[in-house]
Formats: sequence, structure tokens, C-alpha cells
Amino acid sequence: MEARNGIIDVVGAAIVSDDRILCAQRGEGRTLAGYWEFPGGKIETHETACQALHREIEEELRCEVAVGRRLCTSEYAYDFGTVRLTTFVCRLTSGTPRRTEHAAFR
Ligand SMILES: Nc1nc2c([nH]c(=O)n2[C@H]2C[C@H](O)[C@@H](COP(=O)(O)OP(=O)(O)OP(=O)(O)O)O2)c(=O)[nH]1
Repeated sequence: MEARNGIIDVVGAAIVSDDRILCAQRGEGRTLAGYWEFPGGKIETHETACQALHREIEEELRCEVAVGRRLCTSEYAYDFGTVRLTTFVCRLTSGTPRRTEHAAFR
């Protein structure tokens, strides 16, 4: 969802499993390829942050998560716009994260 003020609203999942948090490296051909991120993506029009997170995790990692508390919201200005990233603590409820578009997990 791109707000009128040019801010791009993004959600990220800090998926906690066995006391570890999953980080994913953005794949070739995507904006910011090679950067490490919390899996997630842009919130679409008419979506809540929670709905966007469920959709993105299903699309990108082919698994399901329960969305817990909001960790933080931060803004970062890139040359293409300002990303406002809200990160939620999540836990796996079904499946195991699989790479469909990321280059690596750690
Ligand atoms: N998922 C995620 N994106 C982040 C993080 N930090 C950060 O600056 N971003 C940026 C990268 C992208 O410019 C934007 C997320 O957009 P995206 O390209 O992943 O979104 P999307 O899945 O909806 O993809 P698309 O259909 O627009 O290609 O937010 C982060 O920790 N997680």
C-alpha cells in the first residue's frame, strides 16, 4: 500500500523457532537483492497488517504462522521511496519455511 505521502507500508515477520529468529536474504532480480530481511512485503489496499503478513508468508515461505505482538516500526528512506516497516513476532503453526524467492535463510 503506497500512502499519499509516498510512504510504502511493509510488514515483516520475526519467526521465532527453537530460540532462533529466521532471517532471509532477498533473491536475485528483486529490489535490494542480497539484503537480509524479515520475510514479508507490502501491505495491499484493504488489507490489515496481519492479513498481509499471513498472505506474504504463505506466498513466500509456503507455511503458516500465528501473528503475535508488534515488535517495532521503523522507517528507512531509499532512492525509490520511504519504507515504513512494522515487524511482528510470529510462530510457525503449519509447515516449514521453504525458499521460493529468497537466496538463503539463516
Ligand atoms: N519484507 C521486508 N521488506 C523489507 C525489510 N526491510 C526493508 O527495507 N524492506 C523493503 C524491501 C522492499 O523495498 C519492501 C518490501 O517489498 P517487497 O518487494 O518484499 O514486497 P512484495 O512482496 O509485496 O513484492 P512486490 O510484489 O512488490 O515485488 O520493503 C524487511 O525486513 N522485510
